[in-house]
Amino acid sequence: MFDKVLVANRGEIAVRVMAACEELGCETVAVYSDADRNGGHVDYADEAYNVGPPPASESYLDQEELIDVAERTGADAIHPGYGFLAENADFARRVEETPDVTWIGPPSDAMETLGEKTKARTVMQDAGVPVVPGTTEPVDDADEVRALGEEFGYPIAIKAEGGGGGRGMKIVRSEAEVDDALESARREGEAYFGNDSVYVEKYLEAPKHIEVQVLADRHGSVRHLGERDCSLQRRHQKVIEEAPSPALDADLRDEIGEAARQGVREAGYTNAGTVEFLVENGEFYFMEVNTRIQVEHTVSEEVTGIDIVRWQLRVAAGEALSFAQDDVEIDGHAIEYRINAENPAADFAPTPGQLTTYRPPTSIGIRLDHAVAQGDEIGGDYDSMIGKLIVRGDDREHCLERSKRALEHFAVDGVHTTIPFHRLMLDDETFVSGDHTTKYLDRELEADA
Ligand SMILES: Nc1ncc2cc(-c3cccc4ccccc34)c(N3CC[C@@H](N)C3)nc2n1
Ligand SMILES: [Ca+2]
Repeated sequence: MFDKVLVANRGEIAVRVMAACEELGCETVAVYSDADRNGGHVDYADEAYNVGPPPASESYLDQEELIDVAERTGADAIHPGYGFLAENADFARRVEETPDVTWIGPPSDAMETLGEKTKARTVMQDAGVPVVPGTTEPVDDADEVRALGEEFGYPIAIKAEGGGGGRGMKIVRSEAEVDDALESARREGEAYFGNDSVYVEKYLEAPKHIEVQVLADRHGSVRHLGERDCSLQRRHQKVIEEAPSPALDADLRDEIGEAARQGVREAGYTNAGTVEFLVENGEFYFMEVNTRIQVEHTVSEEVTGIDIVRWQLRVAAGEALSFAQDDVEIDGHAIEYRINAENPAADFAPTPGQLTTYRPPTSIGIRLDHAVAQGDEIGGDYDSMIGKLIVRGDDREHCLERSKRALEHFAVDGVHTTIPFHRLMLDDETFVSGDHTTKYLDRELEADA
């Protein structure tokens, strides 16, 4: 096991990773920008180093600086968290090539392959995993896209190759829209990912967004830890995630889990990852792979009892997974509510400010992953996350009931938060029934558009 781990991140995920490190006896090194000098993750670490001014590009994304801090402190591993450099194959490769510093994540070439959406689709198709009908090569021109529109029938989605999270995705409902949509998908792909290649898929109107957590070691063992339902999204921002999904029965759960395992095995993947699917009319289709630990990994931990971040560290240190697939059991229900400094009444616009009151709920069934305290500033330099409220119960109904109590007793003043929105959802019959799809929160948006 590593002696000292550098966590190249901030906020709640930095604390989460350091917690796992401590339990394994590793020392922890935090990095922080000028804006995070008093950040909770700085306090939490055994040692902390300033890596630059507030802009992420000059601090949390400064690869040179991060590797230099690792070498100076004698850290023998780097954990990237999520966001920032977590899915940057170049950084992973640089760490792999740095002597005596281990990358805690998938091999850089597996990240590269699965990060290219069309390559990921090819790998999954070859592994026998159903993929959303579409191309496994980038498309060249509008004529080709129109031919695909005829083949699949409209609507179709034009997606940026390097994309994800809905960025660089254009929905095309008729032949007349193809030219403009192709142009803007290319432009967004270039702007956000420096890659203007795009591909085409049949657009599923109102699917569930189901993702499967996988863990793979370096000795050939691949396990899935069940699924998460991430269908409640607002403009591609996840708001509430839960495990297990109310939309899957036991058979579909096993099928989708085995498909995820098979696809990840074929890709030569190791460490933690998530395989995203779209589910509609009892059919599931591969969409993309996330080669990192995710914000919502918590709900999988709560229903399986498996500490995913701890296994990330142990797998990176060469250990073998100590459990078989049959040992993975889904017990109870867990729901994660993202507590962000945003105003739901202003379309979740970020509202930085000071937490003049911060009194989270407590007691049975409540987990709070955060790095803030009363009086802290929530700045505007990074994401607007205050923390994550994770509630677990014996079943979904119990979980919703307990969530009511938890959210009622979550007092925050000084910034707008998503708490009032979460309270509303607990009285929303579509959400309470579990019938909500990815369209649910955007429906009026489409109507306005
Ligand atoms: N072929 C096809 N059909 C339906 C889709 C539906 C989604 C989707 C998934 C989850 C929430 C959404 C909200 C608005 C619009 C789309 C979604 C989707 N994406 C892509 C990025 C991911 N975060 C969401 N891709 C789709 N692709
Ligand atoms: Ca190395």
